[in-house]
This record gives sequence, C-alpha cells and structure tokens, in this order.
Amino acid sequence: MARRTMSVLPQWSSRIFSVELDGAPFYFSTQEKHRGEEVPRVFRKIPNYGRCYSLLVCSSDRIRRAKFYGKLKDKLLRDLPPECHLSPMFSFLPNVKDSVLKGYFLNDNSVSSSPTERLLRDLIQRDPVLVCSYLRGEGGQLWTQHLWSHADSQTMEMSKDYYVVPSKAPEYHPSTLNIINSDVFYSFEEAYEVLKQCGDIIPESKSVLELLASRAEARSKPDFPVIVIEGLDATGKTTLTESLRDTLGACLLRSPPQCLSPMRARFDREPPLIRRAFYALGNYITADQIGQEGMKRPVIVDRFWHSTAAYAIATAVSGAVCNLPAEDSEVYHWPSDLLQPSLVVLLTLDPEERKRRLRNRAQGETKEEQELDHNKLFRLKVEKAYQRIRGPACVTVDASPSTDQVLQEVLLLIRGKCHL
Ligand SMILES: Nc1ncnc2c1ncn2[C@@H]1O[C@H](COP(=O)(O)OP(=O)(O)OP(=O)(O)O)[C@@H](O)[C@H]1O
Ligand SMILES: Nc1ccn([C@H]2C[C@H](O)[C@@H](COP(=O)(O)O)O2)c(=O)n1
Repeated sequence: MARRTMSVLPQWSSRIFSVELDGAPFYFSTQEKHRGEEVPRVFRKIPNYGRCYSLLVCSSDRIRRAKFYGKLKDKLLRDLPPECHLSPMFSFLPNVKDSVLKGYFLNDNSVSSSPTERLLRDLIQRDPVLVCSYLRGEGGQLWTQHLWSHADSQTMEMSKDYYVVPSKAPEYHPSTLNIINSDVFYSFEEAYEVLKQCGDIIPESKSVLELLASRAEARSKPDFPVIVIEGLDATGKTTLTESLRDTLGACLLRSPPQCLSPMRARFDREPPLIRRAFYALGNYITADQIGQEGMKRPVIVDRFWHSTAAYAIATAVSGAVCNLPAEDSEVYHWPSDLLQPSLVVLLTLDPEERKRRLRNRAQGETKEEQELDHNKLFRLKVEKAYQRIRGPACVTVDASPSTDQVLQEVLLLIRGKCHL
C-alpha cells in the first residue's frame, strides 16, 4: 500500500506547487535545508490562527483520478467547516508533460483543527488523494511541508518535512502540461481507449463503442468540397449552414452527429477526460458520414475538430489568455487520422451583438447574459485557440453583417478555395 503511494510520487522534492488565488498563480517549492529564503507569498497571506493543507489527487488509474477530482470540490465544500477557504492547486515538474497532479489548497480558519483533520484522514484512507499539512515555525518566519502517510505506510521518507520556499514561474503554465490525451485527443485509438475503460461505470459508453464498431473502412478523399463552419454559440452557424446547404445543393452534417444525441447529456456531466473523448469520437463518426456524402455532393459541417480542441484547451487552461500553449505548440495540430476539410470558416462576432442575438433567441431571458459576462476570459481563450489550430487553419469571417451578406462572403471564399 505504501509502495503504491510512493510510486505515484516521482521526484517529490523537485516538484513545484502552484496555488491559484483570484485566477493568479503563486508558486512555491520545497527543500531539505533552509537557506534564508523568504516565506512564499501564498503563506504570507495566511492569518496567524490559520492552518493550511494541500490535497492532490493521485492515482495511476486515470479514469479514477478524473472522476474523483470532479467530485472532490463538491465533497470539500459540503463537508468542511464554513471557515475553510479552497483554492485550485497544481503540483508539477517544471515543463515536464503529464507530470501534473491537480487538487486544492485549503486554508482553515476555524477554531478547532479536529473536524478538518478528521475529514482529511478519512480521505487519505479511502480515496486517491495525497494530503500535506503546512506547519508554521516560530514568528511565522518559516513554513514546512509535511506529507501525511497512509495508516499502513512504513516508509520513513513519507514523513520527512521540507521547507517551503518561493519558486519562479515555469516557462509553461502547469495547466498546459497534461492537455495531450487528457483533454485533446490526436488519434481515434487514444479517444476510443478512454471510452473502453469507462464501459463498466458509464453504460452509455458501450452504446458509443457499438456505434463505432460499425464504422466504415477508411475511404479516399471525398470528390466534393467539405466546408466546416465554426464559432461560439449564437454567431450564426445554424443560419449560415442551412443557407449554404440550400444554395450549394449540399449535404448538411454536424458534429457530434445525430446518432450520439441520446448519450450527449450523460457525457456532458462527466469530467473532461471522458467528455472530451466522447466529442473526439463524434468527429470520427461525422468524418465517416462526410466520406460517404462527399462522393455525391458538397458537404457542409456545423462544428468539427476545431470546436472539440478549442473548447477543451480553453477549459483546461486556467487563468489568463497568455497561459494558453504558445502558437507553435503541438497541442494545436490536427489529428493525423482525421479527415481534413477543404475549408474551415470561423464566424466571429462582437460580444455585445452576440449577447443581443442570444437575448432575442431566449425571448428576453437574461441568464445567458450573466453567464456570458462571467465567462469573458473563457470566451477569449476559445477564440484564441480556434485561431491557432493548424492543418487546416480556419478563415475568420465577421458575422455581424446581415445573414445574406455573411452568406455571400462565405460563398466567395468557397468559390475561391474549392472551385465550386
Ligand atoms: N447575420 C445575422 N444577423 C442577425 N441575426 C442573425 C444573423 N445570423 C443569425 N442570426 C440570429 O442569431 C441567432 C443565433 O443564430 P444561430 O442559431 O444561427 O447561431 P448558432 O451559431 O447556430 O448558435 P448555436 O451554436 O448556439 O446553435 C438566431 O436568432 C438567428 O436568427
Ligand atoms: N465537434 C464538437 C462540437 C461541440 N463540442 C462541444 C464544445 C462545447 O462544449 C459544446 C458546444 O456545442 P453546442 O452547444 O453549440 O451544440 O459542445 C465539441 O467539443 N466538439
């Protein structure tokens, strides 16, 4: 049991810890000897009576890890004393892919430590989580990190204390390190494997796998052009794709495809690993439909891989837009085994006009408005990610003119690029 925990702690003392306060990361690391460094800023903010803990989700089973991380916050908010404050936290090896452990930093300002510590002890006995407590030295000038051992642990190293010291920001924001094959999938096999592993816990996975089992053999490139229309909600995709279908005598498809509609709500409730694998597989089913229809007539597609990748990246990357992977990152590469459209059009809209269209569509309801304002940063990250995806890259079209003007502009692009 103790070995199991140690095996998921590669290079514990080389790890950096990052605590997100109001969206900004505060970094610290640990070392055996104190060399006079100052106390990391995140600890300087802790009131004298406050106690701190970190909880990091840690299991070699990625499905269990993802499911538990999804539930952990709700559990903590429900069961901890109200004087506890939670902040998102990462532990990672600087710039090393797939090294991130996710969790929470807990600042407990309640009178007694007992209820919180009882809950944390209970967690490490039952769940895939590592707990550290942070102990204040005399005068609050030093803090040490103490990794709690499991009840059955015999390993001395587990109970060694380390001094916490400030650390520089790494070159790559930690939330970008685990994107590949956890949030974005670059082959059919990688996404398929996730749903296969979920078969026992999510019955709907079996239905998706059955649909995939009847996939047609890979076809040659379609004879007719394949045009994908992308954009945020209410930018006019449905309006434009239907007009293009009618004008070009094309087939209109969407991703996720109709056959996945009954399962979609279930996967939308799952953590990103599972949810994103579902959408990734939806693109392969749509690609098969494109392959068939594209032999007979042009094909218009409402959302495809750009949406899958852009939303996944924007959700995975916390904080500011500048935390996104750099423009030349492999994260933005098109999957090598997925059909490439002839043209991808990205509809963009001024946020105020988008809000107006959402409001009209929702007949005066204002909930979406609040949601949009709240998610401004998220919106900016989705748009930036859309624009960085390559192979094919998207062509941006301003969707604010009239429906007919937008249609004419896109038809011009299609005729220029696809010789229709
Ligand atoms: N060019 C336009 N000018 C003004 N209104 C438009 C234009 N295009 C679409 N609309 C209106 O904006 C609203 C949203 O359009 P639409 O449903 O086509 O967007 P969408 O991108 O498909 O949204 P979603 O992704 O949420 O389904 C609709 O009420 C539609 O009539
Ligand atoms: N190919 C696709 C299509 C959609 N998604 C995800 C991304 C958003 O979370 C949501 C948007 O879809 P809509 O509400 O416009 O139907 O679905 C995706 O990941 N891949």
